[in-house]
Amino acid sequence: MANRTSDLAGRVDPAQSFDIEALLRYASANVHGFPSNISNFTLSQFGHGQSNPTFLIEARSGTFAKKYVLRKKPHGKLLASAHAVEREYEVLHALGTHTQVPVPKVFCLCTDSSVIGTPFYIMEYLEGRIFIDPNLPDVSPKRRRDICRAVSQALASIHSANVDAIGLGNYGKRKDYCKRQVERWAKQYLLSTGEGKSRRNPKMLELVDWLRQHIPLEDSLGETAGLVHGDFRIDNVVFHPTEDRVIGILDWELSTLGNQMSDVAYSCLSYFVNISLEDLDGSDGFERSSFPEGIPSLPEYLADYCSAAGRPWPVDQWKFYIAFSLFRGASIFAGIHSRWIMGNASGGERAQFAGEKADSFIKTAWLFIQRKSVLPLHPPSETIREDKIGIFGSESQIQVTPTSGKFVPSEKVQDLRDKLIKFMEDHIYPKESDFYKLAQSTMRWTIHPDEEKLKDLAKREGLWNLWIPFDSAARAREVIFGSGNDSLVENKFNRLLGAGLSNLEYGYLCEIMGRSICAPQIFNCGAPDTGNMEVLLRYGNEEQIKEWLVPLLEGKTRSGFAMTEPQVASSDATNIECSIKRHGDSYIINGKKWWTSGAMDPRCKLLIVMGKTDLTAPKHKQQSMILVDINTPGITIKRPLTVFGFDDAPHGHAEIFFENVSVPANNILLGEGRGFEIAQGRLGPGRLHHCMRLIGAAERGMQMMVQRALERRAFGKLIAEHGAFLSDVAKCRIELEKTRLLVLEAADQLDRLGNKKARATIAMAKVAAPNMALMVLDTAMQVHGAAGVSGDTVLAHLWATARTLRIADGPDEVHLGTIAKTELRKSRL
Ligand SMILES: Cc1cc2nc3c(=O)[nH]c(=O)nc-3n(C[C@H](O)[C@H](O)[C@H](O)COP(=O)(O)OP(=O)(O)OC[C@H]3O[C@@H](n4cnc5c(N)ncnc54)[C@H](O)[C@@H]3O)c2cc1C
Repeated sequence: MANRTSDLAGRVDPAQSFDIEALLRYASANVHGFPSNISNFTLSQFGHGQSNPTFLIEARSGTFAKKYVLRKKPHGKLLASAHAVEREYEVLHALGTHTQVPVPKVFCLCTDSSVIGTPFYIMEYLEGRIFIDPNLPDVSPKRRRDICRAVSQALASIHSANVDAIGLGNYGKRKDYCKRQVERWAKQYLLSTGEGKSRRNPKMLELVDWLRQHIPLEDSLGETAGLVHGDFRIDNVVFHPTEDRVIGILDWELSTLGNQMSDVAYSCLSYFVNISLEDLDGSDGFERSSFPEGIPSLPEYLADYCSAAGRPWPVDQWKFYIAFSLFRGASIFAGIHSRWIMGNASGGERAQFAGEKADSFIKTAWLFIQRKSVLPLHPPSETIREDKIGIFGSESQIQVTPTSGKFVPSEKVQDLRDKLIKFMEDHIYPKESDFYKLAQSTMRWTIHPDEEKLKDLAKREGLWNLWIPFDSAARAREVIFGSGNDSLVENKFNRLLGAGLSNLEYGYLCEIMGRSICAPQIFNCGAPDTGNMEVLLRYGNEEQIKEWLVPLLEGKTRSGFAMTEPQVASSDATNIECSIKRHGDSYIINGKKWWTSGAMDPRCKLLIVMGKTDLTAPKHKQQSMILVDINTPGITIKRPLTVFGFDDAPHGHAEIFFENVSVPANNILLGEGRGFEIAQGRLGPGRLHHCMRLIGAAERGMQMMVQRALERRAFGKLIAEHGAFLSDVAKCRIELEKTRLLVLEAADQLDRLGNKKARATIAMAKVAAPNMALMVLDTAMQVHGAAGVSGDTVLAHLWATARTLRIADGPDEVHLGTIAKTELRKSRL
């Protein structure tokens, strides 16, 4: 069973305590968003394997609480090169800013020892799981496989970092790393052993000679050089609380530039020896043959790493690297033993066995060296792995190379999905409470400055306008550049047209955005803008595209869709009364609309208004759509409406009156009487986007409910141990997976068959998704108790939004009618 990161923190060692007031002053001034007016503060210390003391900080201000991690040098006299927290900060900052390597975000570095006695830095607290035992007891075989693969991929991600591009080019010497390390640890061994210290083992000295003679050429050439973690093992990796993917790699104290194969071999040591002090068993130089089911064999683990890192199979040099890792381990253990003999060991009473441990490492190294063959000549062939079958289950399952299959995302989509997940974790979730606070304040109808910054960042990361289907993009391109035009403008426009995805492909990404209320607009993928942009992409003429669509694509303006009217049942759009009358070169609009989402947003510029142009035309030809500048005289925003008390500021849902609003005649879309036709085109993809986001909202609910159940106790046991919870969570998962399948199926049909033929399946998804999300979010709220219905978690807001979607974009009953009609039509054929 994994340890939760919070369970690893306990009482502060009095020898490592420091001035908390000074820390709070420093953090308030230097950590953006650090709670002010702290009402409650707790400090605990992580106990697991920390040579640099590491603390969990919890600061509460009213109901607003934040957690951070502080890591500092130990007190006392230190070796100049040891405990370099400054270097840890440097590497974490570079990786967190410029790469996808999962690391905690760092907030500040303090090199001034007068603040709390030693230099320190503050970083993000990662709520997650740490597996201390590499055998992964109490984990299912399937998940063991996923977890080990995630570990090998995390290591590969470190090794893929381009150190020159991210400012770490001078972080260490690249060449002769192993050569220098052999000398360093040999010297260390001599210093730690001998009279009055740990017993000196002559076999170790022979091992040093052997290593000196077998250093691979690639070490001196720097061919395998790059960023080295230095202590990469499973217990320095934080996993997501419920999903088997890595969210953070910790303990960078020994990181440097050098030969990365040393990291790889070190991460494989648990195949040969037990690296903890508890177990003294040596090995016969062969990797263990009996693994718990699901743990990959060493060649499988290594093959996963090589494939993820793009490395050749290291069959020729493997003997050296494993022997070297065992040698380094032996020298470290001899040092621990020697310090124990001299009375200043850090490993407690267990340190008395460290000398024997060192000897067992030396023995294993020699037995390994004497083996004829240490690796198969080629990596094990790619077996069909059960986790390659699809999108379902843990995130890590879909990080592998996709094979064929209807719902297996392509590599391109998978890359975007990974990027998106990281963006959400780094930038969206941490900002949610700030956005929420502003939306509750008297400044609620203004935009948080960070929203625009995040939009710029999303653009730079290629996570912009991903919703645009490639066929709509092609149509807009054709309208503007069909006759050949300025290529500079064309390039600029092309960059705004998304990533060329299908609706199905977007489904895998939109789901991720749906996990947070505030995420979609950061990626310019929020409703109603996507539906309105889709209208302009598909039906706009050249002038309309240039004037209205381009600023929307750029994210400079926002828009509203004004169809629903208070006085008529608007689920039946033929009831709509708003009049749009031609008057010379203009149209004059009169009517009342409500629930125009987005119209309260200060950036809202465009309204697409649906009304009637000809009351004498056939029932479905009376309606038209027209583009209206929201600042046109005669438009009055009456009030923002609320959904269960949420006004969804700053975007809002407005009631709007139109009184003799005069609009240029060429603002009409597609022509008079074409409103229904456009509505069909608009609502298909837009409806599905809602469904995709609801899958994400439900996933967030699942994740939160499980997390809560695993940390809260009632009647003597964790909520997760109560049978009622187990049954509820399982039922939620079943509903969620069923619905996801349906939504993806609908998106696939939309791509292959078009809007009309996919209509019934889209209707099914539109009924299923909100109802499923409501069930899951309701269960999540129940598990959270009173907190679940409060504003302290996102659950209530997600639930309220999901509830509106049983009505908005067509009530359930209307969609059920569509499905039923299709069924009946089939049987009549
Ligand atoms: C949060 C939110 C955002 C919205 N955003 C927008 C927006 O941006 N632009 C916009 O124009 N509108 C928007 N709407 C309005 C929404 O689209 C309408 O509310 C919806 O179409 C239903 O219309 P209505 O409210 O007039 O309900 P009515 O048409 O009066 O229907 C009421 C109820 O009658 C029943 N009913 C209706 N038809 C049938 C049937 N065929 N069979 C059986 N029972 C039936 C259903 O139970 C239905 O819920 C939004 C609504 C909400 C809540």
